[in-house]
Amino acid sequence: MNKNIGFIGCGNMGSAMISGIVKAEIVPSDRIYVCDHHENNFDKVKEYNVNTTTNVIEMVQKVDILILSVKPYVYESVISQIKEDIKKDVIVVCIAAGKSIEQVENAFEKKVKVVKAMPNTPALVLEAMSAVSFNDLIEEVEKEEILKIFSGFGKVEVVKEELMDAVTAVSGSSPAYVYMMIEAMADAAVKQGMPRKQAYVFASQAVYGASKMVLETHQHPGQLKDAVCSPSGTTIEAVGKLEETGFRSSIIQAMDACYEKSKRMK
Ligand SMILES: NC(=O)C1=CN([C@@H]2O[C@H](COP(=O)(O)OP(=O)(O)OC[C@H]3O[C@@H](n4cnc5c(N)ncnc54)[C@H](O)[C@@H]3O)[C@@H](O)[C@H]2O)C=CC1
Ligand SMILES: O=C(O)[C@@H]1CCC=N1
Repeated sequence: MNKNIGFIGCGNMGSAMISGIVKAEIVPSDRIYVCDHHENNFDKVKEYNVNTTTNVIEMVQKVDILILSVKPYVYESVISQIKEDIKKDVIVVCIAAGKSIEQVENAFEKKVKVVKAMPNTPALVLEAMSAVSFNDLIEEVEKEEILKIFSGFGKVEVVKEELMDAVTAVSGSSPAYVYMMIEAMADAAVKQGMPRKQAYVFASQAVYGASKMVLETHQHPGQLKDAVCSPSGTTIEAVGKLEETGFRSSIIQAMDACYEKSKRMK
């Protein structure tokens, strides 16, 4: 792709996307620019030979696609710093939880091309799940470019903007819940005598395999669960205990809390 891509913020999500874009060869690394106000944050992307700077104005003047990968509460101040210096037709990509396209447009105090996106950190290993919504200034060819960037480091779907809070709960934040489950599974295996390092491999490969089964067999997750549960077997004992301790309800309540928080951040 013949575009310069800039990132403001080289934290967990910005650096994961940069890594994914370089690994997937979406653009050559010399077309990627990243700005952070702490130079030590560039260590995360050092191996990719991207352009790094602490001078945000210098950076935004060079980029065609600008990804704002800073925390939601600094969005307004970052935008007010750069709004006079962005290129005329720049596409601004907002990945902040809770922020809307309208809020970004208002912060720029003019109509700008805005993409609202919600990726997740598995972008680092090219397995992100991302959602994107476009404002009405984005042309078809630009939509394709944005989809190409996001599909380079995982799966991406275009959604209505009003679904973004649900997306945050189901894929933006959900890696954290899954890591907690893997940690808990490993703890139990350690309790039962397995060395910890091995326990993480067994737990995470089982989660990875189960996810792949859902994605690739297209069977209902309940059907796949039933196929693991032998009559009077071991799994149904575990399933009974998970129901007794409110496993499903716990996940639903956690995701409702995540969704409500995302809505409150507007
Ligand atoms: N961490 C995640 O899994 C996901 C995060 N997001 C969104 O991505 C955004 C960034 O989140 P994280 O990467 O987790 O945060 P982070 O705190 O790891 O990274 C933010 C970075 O921005 C830098 N920064 C802050 N103000 C700056 C400024 N004025 N100029 C230049 N750099 C500045 C900080 O030094 C830091 O390196 C947030 O808006 C979040 O909602 C979206 C999806 C997933
Ligand atoms: O916790 C957060 O607010 C961000 C948004 C999605 C994942 N991390």
